[in-house]
Amino acid sequence: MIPAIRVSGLVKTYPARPPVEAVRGLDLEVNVGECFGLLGPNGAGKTTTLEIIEGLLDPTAGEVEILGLKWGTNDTEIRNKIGISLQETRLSDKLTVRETVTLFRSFYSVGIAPDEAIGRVSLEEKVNAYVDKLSGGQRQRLAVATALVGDPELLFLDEPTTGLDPQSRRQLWDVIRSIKERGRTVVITTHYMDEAERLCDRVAVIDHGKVIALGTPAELIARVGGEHVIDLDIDPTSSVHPRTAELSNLPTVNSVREEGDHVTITASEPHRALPALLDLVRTAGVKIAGLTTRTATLEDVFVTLTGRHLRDES
Ligand SMILES: Nc1ncnc2c1ncn2[C@@H]1O[C@H](COP(=O)(O)OP(=O)(O)OP(=O)(O)O)[C@@H](O)[C@H]1O
Repeated sequence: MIPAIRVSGLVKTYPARPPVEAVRGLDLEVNVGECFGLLGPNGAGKTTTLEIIEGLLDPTAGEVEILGLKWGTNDTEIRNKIGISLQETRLSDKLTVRETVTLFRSFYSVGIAPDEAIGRVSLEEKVNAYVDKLSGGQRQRLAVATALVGDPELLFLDEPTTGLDPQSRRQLWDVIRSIKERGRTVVITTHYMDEAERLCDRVAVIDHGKVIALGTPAELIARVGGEHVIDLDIDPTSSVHPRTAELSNLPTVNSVREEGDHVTITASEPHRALPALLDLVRTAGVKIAGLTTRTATLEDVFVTLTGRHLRDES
């Protein structure tokens, strides 16, 4: 079966002084019908990669195939098969919701009725509202409707929920799930890990213009050692800190990471690791301010792989 997207050896260097190597040899394959997430911190190269795949930007080097087609050879065919919702899709404040979607419908030779696209993002009540009267979440759903109206086989959503309140985010997740249920392929960029875990069948973690991990969220979490995390907060007044080597030797512990007074421990069997940890802390006389356990997340995957947090704004 032809993949929805095949990217190989992708490189993008922006001319600047010094030149910016935004994408440095990126390989990727997205299957038809999956929701695929591109994850990474700010500046990792997600938008650049997406814009090259979407045909909005030329690569410096590398190959891109969309549903077996190539930019430069099959442009019209590709455009009729894809829908794009940019990071900040600019919509005219002077148009209503229906007028906006009708305008976008005119760009495609095939597609669905504007009101149907509006219904799919649950904006029926706002069909006659002007764009400048919509909330942030409603605007984002309208942006998705403009991408859906061409009935795309492949939908690109660049950070669709950034800046939205939790309720608007959940509404958009429902929209994305319903698109996937129709058998369409969705590619989404996000730096919200919970979003990727809930929505995506597979994710590629991107850092410094390269894929550093690829798989289902569960596979990636399992790969970095254990599905459980113990967060240990040491009281700042404690004169004793537990030694990393001792923590690493506790039963079923896979990794230990210290950041000041905070220690993050991954363990495959917390019911065995925890009693031993508490014994160690008591014997050593370490004062603790907090101890919690949780399931590992994609954020932990990123931190383990890079030593940095995804939401660092640097
Ligand atoms: N037109 C441009 N000229 C020069 N450098 C650019 C240009 N566009 C992006 N960059 C740089 O390329 C790198 C990758 O940017 P890109 O927008 O692809 O990252 P991103 O992962 O999408 O980040 P974000 O999550 O902040 O959108 C960054 O260092 C950015 O500053």
